[in-house]
Amino acid sequence: MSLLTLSGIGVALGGRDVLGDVSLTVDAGEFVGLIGPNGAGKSTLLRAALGLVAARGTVEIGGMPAARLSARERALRIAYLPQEREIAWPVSVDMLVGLGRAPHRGPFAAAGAKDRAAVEAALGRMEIAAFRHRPATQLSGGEKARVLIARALAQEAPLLLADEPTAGLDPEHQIGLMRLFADLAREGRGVVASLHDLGLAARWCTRLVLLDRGRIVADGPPRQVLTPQRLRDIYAVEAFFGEAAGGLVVQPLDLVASNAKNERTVHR
Ligand SMILES: Nc1ncnc2c1ncn2[C@@H]1O[C@H](COP(=O)(O)OP(=O)(O)OP(=O)(O)O)[C@@H](O)[C@H]1O
Repeated sequence: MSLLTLSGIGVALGGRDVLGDVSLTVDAGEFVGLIGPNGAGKSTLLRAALGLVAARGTVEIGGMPAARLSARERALRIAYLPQEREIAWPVSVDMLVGLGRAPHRGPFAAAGAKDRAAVEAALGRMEIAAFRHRPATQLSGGEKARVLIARALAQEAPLLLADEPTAGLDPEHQIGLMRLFADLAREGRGVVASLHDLGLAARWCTRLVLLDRGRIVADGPPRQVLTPQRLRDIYAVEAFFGEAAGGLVVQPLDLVASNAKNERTVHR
């Protein structure tokens, strides 16, 4: 059974179609990188999957039509890391991470042993236990990002949707996070992360979905999706492709030459 099935998703915003007829299935064990240029529709697709934006088409979560699930049932099945890293209240880090447990218990119930264990595991996995008592508003941008990721992990949902989770993280924590997502997938969960770093996407994701102007233009293993010609056509960049320790290396190097760019505009 798939964790998420999107069928014919279309979204119009500001009187303009920003997603058109997108269909996508995510299974347990997959780490899907959602890639594409700025404005391609990545965040909108994640938001449509969560019912946060009005969309045409159908969304099924764990085999159930999303429209039939309550907000709490949805939160038990999908954790979401939004692009915005805004933390409004100066609550402590561990209290904020603990909010990820809210769907698992009644509105006024105290945290139980399972909740506390999930919070400890999330604090440990994101290496933020050392500042658990600090007000979350006082952390650096990267530290805040790790706290919000920990909150999503504490939710222990089978599927995690993460919007640009590596933004603002240093290389150690970017790689640590990609490794963690790959581990979650290996443990049988599903992860969909929108990513701009094609090098990380190539190396760590089991599958890439490339969006351009609201449509999926490629979907498959990283080696199939990321080709020199696609990077020219979709991103207008020339990239280095190589191999390191058995993995694909992709590093954008420069913009395509302006005559090639003009040609690309004509063909798109
Ligand atoms: N509330 C809105 N009203 C009108 N247009 C919107 C609105 N929100 C998003 N859009 C437009 O929808 C398109 C898709 O936006 P979206 O944020 O999904 O792209 P994205 O691929 O996540 O981009 P980025 O990589 O820059 O974060 C963009 O052209 C954006 O300007």
